Amino acid sequence: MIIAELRNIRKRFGPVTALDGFDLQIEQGQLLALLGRNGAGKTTATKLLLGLTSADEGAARVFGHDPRQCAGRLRTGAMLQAGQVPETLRVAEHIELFSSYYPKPLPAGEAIRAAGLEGLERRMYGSLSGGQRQRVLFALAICGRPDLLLLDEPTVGLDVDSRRGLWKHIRHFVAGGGSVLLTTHYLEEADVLADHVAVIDKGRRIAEGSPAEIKRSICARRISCITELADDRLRALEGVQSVTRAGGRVTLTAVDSDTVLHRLLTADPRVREVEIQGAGLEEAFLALTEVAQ
Ligand SMILES: Nc1ncnc2c1ncn2[C@@H]1O[C@H](COP(=O)(O)OP(=O)(O)OP(=O)(O)O)[C@@H](O)[C@H]1O
Repeated sequence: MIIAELRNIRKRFGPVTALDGFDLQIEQGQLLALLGRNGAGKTTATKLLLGLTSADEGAARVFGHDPRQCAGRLRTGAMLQAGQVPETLRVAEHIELFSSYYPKPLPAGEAIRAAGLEGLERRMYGSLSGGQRQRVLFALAICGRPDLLLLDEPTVGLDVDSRRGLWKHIRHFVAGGGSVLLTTHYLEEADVLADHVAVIDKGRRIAEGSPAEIKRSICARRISCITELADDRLRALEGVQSVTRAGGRVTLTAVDSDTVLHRLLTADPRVREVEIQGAGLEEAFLALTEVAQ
């Protein structure tokens, strides 16, 4: 069952088109990762689902309502980038205050456990580490017992341990029946957390599927060689995603490296010192978004 969706959204900020015919559906119980580079349109999509901004064209729905109406918002928790709360309130005080906004909040102790904040209840927010602060913001996002969580790049700036810590709490929320939209520019994060991934670039959805499907579709390989062909000719070979040159060698990335290699040999029979390697996941993701430019 679809609980939240964006349909054919167009959103401009002056000359910038942030979303350009963008579609997204979040199913009940799903952890959907919206993966994209900086400026791709992820935050704008999240804000539309929160009713914080409205579309120029298209429709946003959360639990069947316009997100600007209270009915959908009461069932939605959110963690936005650069989320801030007063530094001089204690962790437990923040949670009690936020809980008081909702009709059926979680007991404070449960919110504290679900965010891994045991032992920090009396600490002032301003004295916490970056990872601990993110866990407080997570507790505030879940304390109203939401059915849907919108997490906008929740682990940016966190070290590996803190990131993994937050992942554990996000997974626990989903295991309890919740749905999550998580925006990220870490392919690894989408891979380990999500059961569905949508890739956004320049306000458009350019790929969608399970993490395995996304990885397969962007599983680019690198062909490195010495060739007399100019970069323009190389770029024009069908299937070539990117061309870089260093130290007299050229490196091409391509999903189907066998076919591209045949085309390269046809275009330049004198090509030398050919090496083919698998590209890393991050590189593959960059290649995918590069191609859409
Ligand atoms: N309030 C605004 N005024 C002007 N331009 C905006 C505004 N909000 C977003 N934009 C522009 O819209 C585009 C999409 O921005 P958005 O914040 O949605 O991207 P993002 O994928 O969340 O990026 P990041 O990963 O950097 O947070 C960007 O070019 C951004 O500069």
